[in-house]
Amino acid sequence: MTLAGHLSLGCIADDYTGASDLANTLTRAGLRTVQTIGVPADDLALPEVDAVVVSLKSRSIEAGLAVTRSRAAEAWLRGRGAKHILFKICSTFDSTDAGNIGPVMDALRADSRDAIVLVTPAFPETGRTVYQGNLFVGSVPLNESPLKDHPLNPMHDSNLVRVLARQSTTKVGLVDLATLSRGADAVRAKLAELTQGGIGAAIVDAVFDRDLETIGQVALDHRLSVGASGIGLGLARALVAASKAKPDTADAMLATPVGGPAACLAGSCSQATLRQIANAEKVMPVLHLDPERVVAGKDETQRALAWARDRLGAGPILIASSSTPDQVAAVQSRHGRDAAGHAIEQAMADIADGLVQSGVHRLVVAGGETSGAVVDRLRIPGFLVGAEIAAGVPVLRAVGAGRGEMVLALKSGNFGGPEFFSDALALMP
Ligand SMILES: Nc1ncnc2c1ncn2[C@@H]1O[C@H](COP(=O)(O)OP(=O)(O)OP(=O)(O)O)[C@@H](O)[C@H]1O
Ligand SMILES: O=C(O)[C@@H](O)C(=O)CO
Repeated sequence: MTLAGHLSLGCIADDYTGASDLANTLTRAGLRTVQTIGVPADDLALPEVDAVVVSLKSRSIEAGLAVTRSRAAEAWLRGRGAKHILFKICSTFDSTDAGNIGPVMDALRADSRDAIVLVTPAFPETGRTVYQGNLFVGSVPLNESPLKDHPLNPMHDSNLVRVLARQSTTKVGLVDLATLSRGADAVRAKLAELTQGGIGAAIVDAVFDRDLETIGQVALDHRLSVGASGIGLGLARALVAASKAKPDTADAMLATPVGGPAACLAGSCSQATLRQIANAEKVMPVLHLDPERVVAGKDETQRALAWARDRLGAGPILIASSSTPDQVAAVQSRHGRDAAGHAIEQAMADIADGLVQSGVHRLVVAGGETSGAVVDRLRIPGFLVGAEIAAGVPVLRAVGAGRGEMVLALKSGNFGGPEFFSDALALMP
């Protein structure tokens, strides 16, 4: 590993699309950032950077395993001099009462010996705001948003003080917007009051980027924070303002075209992705996998690859497992939620592998778990961050991969505009 200097910021992301979302935010805010897949191997050559985002696939695994993996990432980042660590979670607080936000936060807090942790999933640029501890997705509370139908972690409570308290061993408090609006010292005073009351984690309201800047300043007094890209923005701006990081300079390698066939894979069943797939049908061939056949065996994967190979020479293609909430529920009731999800993710990974063997070096993937399965199968160790396709979604240039030059876009399920797949490919020459 050739990371020179000390890291200004170390990040642990609980999924791969979330990691690239955060890496994008940090890069745009002026931090030289690299995204690694898992804890990097010692011989992985990376450029000199201010921030490393270690991508884990720990959002939906057993909580104990999520804790172990997050602590390994933490140890690696602290070993590289990171004074502050951000545990990057989803801006829609994706989790269940069993975890994994609470258990990982508790373990990292114990390691960091912070009395209290600031927690906010707010990311106003993508419509995620927190008011009185309640998370809004656009104009509706979390529990009325499409997240109520998420295939792995349906969200039924928008009050994050309650949600986090159910997952954590510490008491959870609130720093409200009125306090934030009075500035960093008012937030510090509120945190001191909460700490005296035995509270170890505070959900922090945030509606505008200026709120995140205040949160970023205060968070730097601590060794750990928890949140989505918004708090990343606040931390990055605070670090740049304190001149602990040099402004980013564009990397020529990021702009070099890769060329060759391009493909898109969609495993996300979010409303946003379903609409993006419908729009892609107008401009590229789209194959809808049959989830029942995917769960039954490998034939559906072979069918998809044969279909793709017939078309790749003529332009981009899209292969999707995505279905409506009713159809997802039907498949899950027959096979179980985790078994169905896992089988479909592995099929997507098999298809990605076959596509790359057929010459695809430009790949767009929709869905965090899906992206995790694909990137693992392709054995890509890390990414540099290129152009921004949509809020939270950058073009990624694989580094240290054994398969030659490759560009990818890993899209969080709910992100991107209606023409996302075309928008992405246009920025991935
Ligand atoms: N037709 C389907 N029926 C049941 N499950 C499906 C189907 N298609 C995909 N899945 C599973 O649903 C899950 C979707 O999760 P994924 O993280 O990829 O998307 P997302 O949750 O929308 O994205 P993000 O985590 O970035 O918000 C995966 O486990 C996937 O395998
Ligand atoms: O924060 C978000 O919403 C995304 O980066 C993400 O993690 C979705 O999987």
